[in-house]
Amino acid sequence: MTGDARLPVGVLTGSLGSGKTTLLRQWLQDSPAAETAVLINEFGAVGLDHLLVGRIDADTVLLDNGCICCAIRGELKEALWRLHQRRERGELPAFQRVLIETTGLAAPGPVIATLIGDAQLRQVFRPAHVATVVDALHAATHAQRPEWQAQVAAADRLYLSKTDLARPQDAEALRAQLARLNPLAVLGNSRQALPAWQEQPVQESNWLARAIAGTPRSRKGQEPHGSIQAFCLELDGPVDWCALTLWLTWLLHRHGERVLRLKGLVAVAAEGWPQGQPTVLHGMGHLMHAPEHLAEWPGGDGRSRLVFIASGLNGQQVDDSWQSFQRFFAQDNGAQPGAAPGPAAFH
Ligand SMILES: Nc1nc2c(ncn2[C@@H]2O[C@H](COP(=O)(O)OP(=O)(O)OP(=O)(O)O)[C@@H](O)[C@H]2O)c(=O)[nH]1
Repeated sequence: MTGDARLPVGVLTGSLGSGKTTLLRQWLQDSPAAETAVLINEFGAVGLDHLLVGRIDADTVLLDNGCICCAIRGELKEALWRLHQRRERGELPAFQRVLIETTGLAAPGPVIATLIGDAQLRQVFRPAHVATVVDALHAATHAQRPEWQAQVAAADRLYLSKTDLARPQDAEALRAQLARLNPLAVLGNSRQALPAWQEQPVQESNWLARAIAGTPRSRKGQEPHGSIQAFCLELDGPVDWCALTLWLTWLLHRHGERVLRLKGLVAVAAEGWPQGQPTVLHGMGHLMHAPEHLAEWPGGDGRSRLVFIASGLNGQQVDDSWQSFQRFFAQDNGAQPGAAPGPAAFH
């Protein structure tokens, strides 16, 4: 017990597609919804995580105008303050904590710095924990990014995800690497992770030191996310599943290393496909995860869309590719794979 009446704010971080929302969903399923206010930050202007987390209510806030570690720190402050005011006025349940899910591109240092450095926020909120999800399958690639190192360095809990997909020896080597990089953090598996707020605080936290550790040095004077951009491809649905998966296979075959993250919510037309149930797609690099089906359309607007976070690939290129693929598919539906023109024809 801290004896501190301020509301604890936890930070859930980890690389793009590492499994943050999956873990958040798991945590929220196991605790009363009204206890936790959730703030979800997405890099792109079209967020999906707030829909996928399975809670669309007043105390789930989406910050989708940019990254909270750089572009929209002011909005983070405002969002936290608004949550506090609405709680005080009884417009929201008297939640007991706030959880911030950062974008995978965010370094947690500036988020902690906002919590400890702002006199107004400091009266009401206190930082509670930083939990970082580490993708065991993509760790070698992610580790090259400065924000990954900052996310690992600032954490008090490191949760490995996708150990079911990674080679056991790679997961073991990653555990050893993480223990070297951040010996104070508790290491666990994301699938077994209890909600961080149910865990004992693991260390006498020096939040200033962690804010510093969680801020990449290379950022000074640089555009933090370089050429990375987010864009959304709206699909006229229902979408032919064969066409979509064939196109995605080709797109990722050709441009996978430029696609840092792909998320989709799609109404699918295919025989035997559950009608009215949207399909959720997750991809990163050359990999697509198995599609998931939702029981109903979250948010109610029913628009099919694919959200990309990419570097060296823009929305126009992807849109052109999809349009030309659709023309090919409409003319040649049912063509044998050998008759198809191949990925390069659509780029
Ligand atoms: N096999 C396997 N898949 C996982 C695991 N954790 C997450 N995933 C899958 O990884 C994909 C991305 O998971 P998310 O939870 O959306 O990842 P995220 O970190 O929230 O993604 P962003 O918010 O875009 O950065 C989904 O298809 C998940 O089902 C895991 O431990 N094992």
